Amino acid sequence: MTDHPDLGSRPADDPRSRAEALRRLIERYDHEYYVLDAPTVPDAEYDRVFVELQALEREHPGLASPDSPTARVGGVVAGGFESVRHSRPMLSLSNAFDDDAVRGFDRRIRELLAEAGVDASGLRYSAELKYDGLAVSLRFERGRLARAATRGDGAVGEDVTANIRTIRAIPLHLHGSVPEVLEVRGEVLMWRADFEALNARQREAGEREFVNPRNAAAGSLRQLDPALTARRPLRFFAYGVGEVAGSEASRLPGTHSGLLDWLAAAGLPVGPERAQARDADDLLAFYRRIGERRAALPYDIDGVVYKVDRRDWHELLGYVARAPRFALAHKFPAEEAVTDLLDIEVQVGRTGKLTPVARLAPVFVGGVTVTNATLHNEDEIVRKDLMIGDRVVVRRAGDVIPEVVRALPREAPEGHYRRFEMPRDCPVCGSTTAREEGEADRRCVAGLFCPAQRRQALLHFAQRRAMDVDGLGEKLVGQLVDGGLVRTPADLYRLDAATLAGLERMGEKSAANLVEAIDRSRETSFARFLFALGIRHVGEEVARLLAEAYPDVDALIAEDWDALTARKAAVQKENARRRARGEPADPVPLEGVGPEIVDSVRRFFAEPHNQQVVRALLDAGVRWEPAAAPAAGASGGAGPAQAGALQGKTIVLTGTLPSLTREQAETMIRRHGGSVTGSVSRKTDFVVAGEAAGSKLEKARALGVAVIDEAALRAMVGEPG
Ligand SMILES: NC(=O)c1ccc[n+]([C@@H]2O[C@H](COP(=O)([O-])OP(=O)(O)OC[C@H]3O[C@@H](n4cnc5c(N)ncnc54)[C@H](O)[C@@H]3O)[C@@H](O)[C@H]2O)c1
Ligand SMILES: [Zn+2]
Repeated sequence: MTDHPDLGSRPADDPRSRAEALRRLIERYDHEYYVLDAPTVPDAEYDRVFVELQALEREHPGLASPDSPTARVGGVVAGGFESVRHSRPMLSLSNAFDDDAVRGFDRRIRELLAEAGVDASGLRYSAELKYDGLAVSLRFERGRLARAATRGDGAVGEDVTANIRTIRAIPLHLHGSVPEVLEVRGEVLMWRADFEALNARQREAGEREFVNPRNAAAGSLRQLDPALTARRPLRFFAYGVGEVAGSEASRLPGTHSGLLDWLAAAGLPVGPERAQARDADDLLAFYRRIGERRAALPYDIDGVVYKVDRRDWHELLGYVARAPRFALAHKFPAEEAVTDLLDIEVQVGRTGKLTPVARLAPVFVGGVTVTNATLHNEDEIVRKDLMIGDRVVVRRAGDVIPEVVRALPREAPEGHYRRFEMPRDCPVCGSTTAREEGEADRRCVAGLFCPAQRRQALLHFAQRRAMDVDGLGEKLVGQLVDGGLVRTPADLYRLDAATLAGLERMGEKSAANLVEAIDRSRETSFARFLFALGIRHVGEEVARLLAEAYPDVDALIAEDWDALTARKAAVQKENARRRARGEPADPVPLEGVGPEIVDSVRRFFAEPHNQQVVRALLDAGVRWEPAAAPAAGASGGAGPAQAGALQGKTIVLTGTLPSLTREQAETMIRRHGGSVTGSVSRKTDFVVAGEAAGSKLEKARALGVAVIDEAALRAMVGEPG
């Protein structure tokens, strides 16, 4: 499944044509990467093809050729740049992808040194980072920056002197006494944060975004207009030297690590993460230490580099086709890989949110095998222009959950691809889904009915401020749902003590208590009931407003919401006119219940599954006292205003009342037209105080506000306890 469509899966291919196909593919990737600075495949995919070609050439030595990519340094000289012949070639590095290859490298170095008749017992390595940028050679003459070139094909590069001069990290003059000719080799790169900011600017300007910081750095440096380069935040790390000539040449340090210190002293930026190593174990320890910190570095690295520290041994060890023998690049697991997008499935979360999830052909990325990745929401799929059947780039960096970054250009016949459509119905329960204006997510509206939302719905339903089922916590809800005992809140009222006692860690006593608590919860208020249904955007306050405006559930189901909205708008308009004339305003129907909430309520009650559950709850005996004064209903046009014993009174509750909970007292006060506030002021009509009343009581006394007890309150509203 990891084959490129260009190549197909053709095991029957003879090695020669396979090698040809691989070379053509590598040429194409090289062009995209080195010339266009816009690769279409991740590096890991490139490396995979490259390694396959290398293996093929090793197996069939007849196939090897000096112009195979495996024998060359990648890269070119693009038109528009002067070309520069490097006085010493700029090579690539041999790669290692696992511990064994690192041990093999160490072994080979020792063997080669022994063959050369050298005592390798004092062998040291210098370990440093493998910066993911592009290589440049900076030629300083008498300490002055004279010319800068890209690596190009290793022998000939591009003259980017004017561009390099705009990079502030690169000194135009070196400090101290330096050789007459000194070529500094190093990497131009871009910090990740700078890259993000650059891409954001590009996006705003409607210009091409870069795939990653490396390609942004390369694209920025290789601008024909240096003024453009100057605007790009580029950095530089030196990691070696090329030609060194002149009287001071022999005074350069004899070790690579010494050389790096010397370059730093001369004023060049040198990476801070370095170490010395004696053997493969030390090297691997460095690799792991850096691997852990990789995500925390401000710039991208794609591995670490090990180099034999003694510089006189470098020449002794020599070179293979395209890389020195004294160095090794030990690569990190790729953070990006290519795989097939097999399908897009939709998951429903605990809150009803529908999330499209990519099903992927298994792919090893970021050190683990990934088979699916979140696609966040439907807009994201459109934005990335993903189709089922696409070959996609999957990214997994650090511990971040895997994501699909983009699709590769489509090369299969059209019929191979299929557009994804977000389902209109919930894939779990078949109920309606809705996407609110300005929101990216689509949700299943059957909160009460949808199995995906069961736990959440039940916990919400049972909480103290809703139906107040004492003792029905998270664990128990989990058991009831998993055991299939409860599907909707209505099922709670069918539970008996015998069934409950069969549950894990549930004694007979607690089972009986729970049944009693459930039974007690039947007596509630309309507001609590509405809140308990878990309608999106309907919190306690909105539930209370609805409960005041509508006599019962049927009225809510029957409401003509469009008419209500129109009426509301009309009253508001009329009120504005009246206010301007100093006349009293009319009550606005369902004031405080905005259009977003109205939509949500409408959708909830329009969904037949929700209606079913509500009916089942009422049939199970859930009930409440009708409002003291019959609610006019929002449809009546008069709004929620109602006359009551406490009409217009502002009341503060404090302390513990003998029989009413705080919520019950609040409900009672509201039922009779009063309003409850949190703090005592001169506007407070009276304070209802219970046991252990504190500062509010003192304040009431200080302000001369009347203080009464629960019995007095009950007497006022005619509801004796
Ligand atoms: N995605 C694509 O289409 C595509 C195409 C071509 C190449 N590539 C990538 O480029 C790689 C091949 O490029 P390459 O030949 O430059 O090999 P390389 O980038 O793997 O290694 C050599 C380079 O490492 C750099 N480097 C960074 N830190 C260094 C240090 N401390 N010491 C020495 N050198 C250091 C130098 O620029 C050097 O030229 C491939 O492995 C692939 O990842 C990708
Ligand atoms: Zn659903």
